[in-house]
Amino acid sequence: MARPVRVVVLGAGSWGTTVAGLAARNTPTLLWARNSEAADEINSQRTNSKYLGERKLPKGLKATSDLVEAAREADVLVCGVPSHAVRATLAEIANEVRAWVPVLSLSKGLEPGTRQRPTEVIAECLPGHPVGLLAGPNIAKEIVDGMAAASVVATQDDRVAAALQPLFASSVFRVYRNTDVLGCELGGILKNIVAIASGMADGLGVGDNTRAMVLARGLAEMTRLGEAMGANPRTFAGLTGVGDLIATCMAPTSRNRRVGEALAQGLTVEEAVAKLGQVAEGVKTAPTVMDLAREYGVDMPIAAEVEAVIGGRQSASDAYRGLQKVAPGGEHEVA
Ligand SMILES: NC(=O)C1=CN([C@@H]2O[C@H](COP(=O)(O)OP(=O)(O)OC[C@H]3O[C@@H](n4cnc5c(N)ncnc54)[C@H](O)[C@@H]3O)[C@@H](O)[C@H]2O)C=CC1
Ligand SMILES: O=C(CO)COP(=O)(O)O
Repeated sequence: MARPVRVVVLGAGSWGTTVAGLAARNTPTLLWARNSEAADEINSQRTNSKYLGERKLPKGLKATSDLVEAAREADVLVCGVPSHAVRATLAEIANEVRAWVPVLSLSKGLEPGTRQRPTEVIAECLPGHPVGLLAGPNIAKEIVDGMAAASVVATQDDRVAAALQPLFASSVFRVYRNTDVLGCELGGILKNIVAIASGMADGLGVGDNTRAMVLARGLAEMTRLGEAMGANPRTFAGLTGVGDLIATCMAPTSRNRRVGEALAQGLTVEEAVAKLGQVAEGVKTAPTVMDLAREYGVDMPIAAEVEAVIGGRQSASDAYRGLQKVAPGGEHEVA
């Protein structure tokens, strides 16, 4: 009998731990935590209290703080560290991962400096490996609590996604497939910036109509940039686009949304991030997205206002006044 596929997840934050828990219900799974106390707690208590409180993780899930051991175990490697840490983490194990092991990214940010998406960074660090991502409207704590959700495995070769699908799926976690890696990845990255705008709006006490305007126009600018970069615009109407946008903009627990609320309350970005104590990818990614918008000649007024607030050049209420000044054009054309 063939031995089961071993999944290794790098990064024991809220999402890496959650995805490792999903896989552990289907197949042997090892989670790498950079902190040995976190690995010990997962092995002995079946909890990761820093990120997931007292929620119990599946019995089969094992953790280690030995990155090389983890890499050597992998039949499938899942990279769940924040986007700024992907390259440094993979550089340590570039010669340890067996050839052809597929690598899935969970990260929803662009690498500062290179402006690369996490799958591009992975492809550089681990050349020759099939690379894809798992993304969708997936607030970690809800999924650990067993609430129904859906996600997408995106790989260029649909056969790779089809092989990976069942490793993460359950009766309450539906895993779809998509071959538009660029569109799926950009959806998860760009929605974080709109979620900061949505949090700022809530912090300023706006109405439901305003919130809907931010979401709809935010989606329009996500789609515009995606299409200009070569993604399929239809992807943005799916789980990794509008789906993840709605979840992140509405969820009180979304870290990007909470940063936006804190900015509207007058905190600086440094104070807002420190108060959060977890990663909010939209903060570092907003300036990079604005670089891309300029390079591709795409109008992104919401992202521009968010980036100016993050850069300390204006307040959240200035940002909303700024958006009111943008002349509305044809709905499918411009800002
Ligand atoms: N939490 C969620 O609901 C979801 C998060 N994501 C994405 O998953 C990625 C990871 O996010 P979370 O697990 O939520 O973050 P988190 O803030 O909960 O945890 C981050 C993890 O990365 C580790 N880490 C931080 N800096 C590191 C470094 N320099 N080198 C190695 N490890 C480092 C931390 O020790 C921690 O284990 C992000 O890109 C996020 O956008 C995607 C979907 C859902
Ligand atoms: O990407 C997410 C949900 O799909 C999580 O969003 P936050 O990082 O804002 O919590």
